[in-house]
Amino acid sequence: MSALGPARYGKDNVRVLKVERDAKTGTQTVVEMTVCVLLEGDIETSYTKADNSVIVATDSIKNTIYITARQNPVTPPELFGSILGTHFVEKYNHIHAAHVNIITHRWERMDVDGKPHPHSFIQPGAETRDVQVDVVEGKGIAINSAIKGLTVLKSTGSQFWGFLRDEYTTLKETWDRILSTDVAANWQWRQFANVAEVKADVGKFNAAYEAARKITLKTFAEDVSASVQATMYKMGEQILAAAPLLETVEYSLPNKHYFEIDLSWHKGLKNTGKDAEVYAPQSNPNGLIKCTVARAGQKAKL
Ligand SMILES: O=c1[nH]c(=O)c2[nH]c(=O)[nH]c2[nH]1
Repeated sequence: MSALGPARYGKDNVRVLKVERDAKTGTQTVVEMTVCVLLEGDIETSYTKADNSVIVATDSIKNTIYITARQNPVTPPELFGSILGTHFVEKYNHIHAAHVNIITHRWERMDVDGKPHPHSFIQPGAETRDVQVDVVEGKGIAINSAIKGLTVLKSTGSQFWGFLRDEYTTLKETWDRILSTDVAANWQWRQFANVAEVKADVGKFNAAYEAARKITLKTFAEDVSASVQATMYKMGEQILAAAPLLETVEYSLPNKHYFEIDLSWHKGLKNTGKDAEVYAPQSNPNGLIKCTVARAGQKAKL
């Protein structure tokens, strides 16, 4: 005998572009998203008894994403995700939770002849702004917001020394190294009761995102880094201080190594230590450093 464990289903990779047109100024704005909606509820019989009557078709879920995007603001994504998730829980009695994931792709306004262009944009890289919104009947709305794929590098201002040395250690201590990472940071909001509560705090989502991005970049650039660990903790502390509604901030940072190349075998060519100019970027393996920063007295769940 077997029994169904946790089960959810829905539509993933729903790609949406919304154009907002300001009739007065003639300026247009675009928002491009990749959306996933997964539903939970009294859907057990669809798995165990081939009972399709409880299934809101994933095709209908896709249609609902388009319609909700047409009828509501899609920014901030935290609000759009709350509206979208709440729709499913309120519309269908047997659906008790909706899990919405939104990846927002960056489109930056193009500058032409030094002026912001009204309707042309550039995609600057792989960086995205992501949200995970979980709407659970009777419990409210849990929101986690994130930056992903923000690739940064500094060519000095990073050290790594004083680490544990034993019979497994070959790494030399360094007081000057290249530091590079793809930033993945996310921050957990305090629980919201409903969409009205999310709306009441609507200005805080973009503000927290801007603050998190700015703090991440400024700290990366300015900190004389003792390690990835020490620098990321400084970032997390500052974000918690800047946004009181956040409970935790989490970072996951690959340490993308750039190795010095000893070229002394070639006519004594100096290319190490103070003389290093040409480095070998490594694709793997890479360090991977993670942490969750919580407010003192509230230890983060791992
Ligand atoms: O910032 C670092 N943290 C580490 O844990 C580590 N380990 C390592 O080999 N290099 C580094 N750098």
